[in-house]
Amino acid sequence: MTNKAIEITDLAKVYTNGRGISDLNLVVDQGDIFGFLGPNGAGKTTAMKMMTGLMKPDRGDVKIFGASITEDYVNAMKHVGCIIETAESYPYLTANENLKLFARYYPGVDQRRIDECLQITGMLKYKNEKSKKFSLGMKQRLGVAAAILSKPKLLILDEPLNGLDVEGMLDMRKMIKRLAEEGTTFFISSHLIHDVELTCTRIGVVYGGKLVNVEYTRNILTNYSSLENYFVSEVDRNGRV
Ligand SMILES: Nc1ncnc2c1ncn2[C@@H]1O[C@H](COP(=O)(O)OP(=O)(O)OP(=O)(O)O)[C@@H](O)[C@H]1O
Repeated sequence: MTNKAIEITDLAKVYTNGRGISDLNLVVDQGDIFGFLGPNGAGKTTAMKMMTGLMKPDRGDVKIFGASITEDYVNAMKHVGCIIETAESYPYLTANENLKLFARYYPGVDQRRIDECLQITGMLKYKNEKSKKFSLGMKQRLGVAAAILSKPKLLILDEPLNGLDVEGMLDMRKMIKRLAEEGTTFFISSHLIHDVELTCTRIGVVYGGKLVNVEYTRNILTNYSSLENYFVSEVDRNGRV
């Protein structure tokens, strides 16, 4: 049994305008809360779309718990929950009805598990409200509730803290840490340096379509005192775009 949750090899996707992401090599271990940190346009979403099979790579491959996303998609995605770009829900359905709809994909998920996910994400009190009335933060939480229904071993979340207020961010961070303690591995993209520093155990800096470095948060804080210092140093070392 591999302890690698994600293994990315020579992954590349370059759009016709020359932008995208190239030469991505990365291993995320089980138990990591991995932060994929980079500014707008760095290539994070492009990489995550390929990692979850939403976009075909020009070359390279991604293995999730040992199964190739390009050759064995069903097995690769079997233990993955993800939110890429925005957490979508049906606006005229309640939180509970939305989750019941998702639950149809998973034979083992019953009303008890739905209630549990609503409780974990702080959405139980809004269970019977329609999602069209939800704030962005509530929609994000409902998205996470849907993503964790099947108890996935790996959660891939694209900018989960985007648009959240301070309280929403604190709640989301608490939830991520709680799930990580229970054994979930995370791959989280963000451009919010401070938040990645507080949330993630290991960080990859992506800049101008390339992964410039990967390091444990504790080492970064020991050697650079803040993630911001490390980020600036890595970007300078690799040449600003
Ligand atoms: N469909 C597309 N066609 C052409 N260029 C694209 C396309 N999608 C993204 N790009 C470009 O590729 C680069 C990487 O985009 P991507 O969305 O992966 O970045 P990102 O790091 O997720 O940014 P953000 O934080 O703003 O979401 C950007 O320069 C973007 O303009």
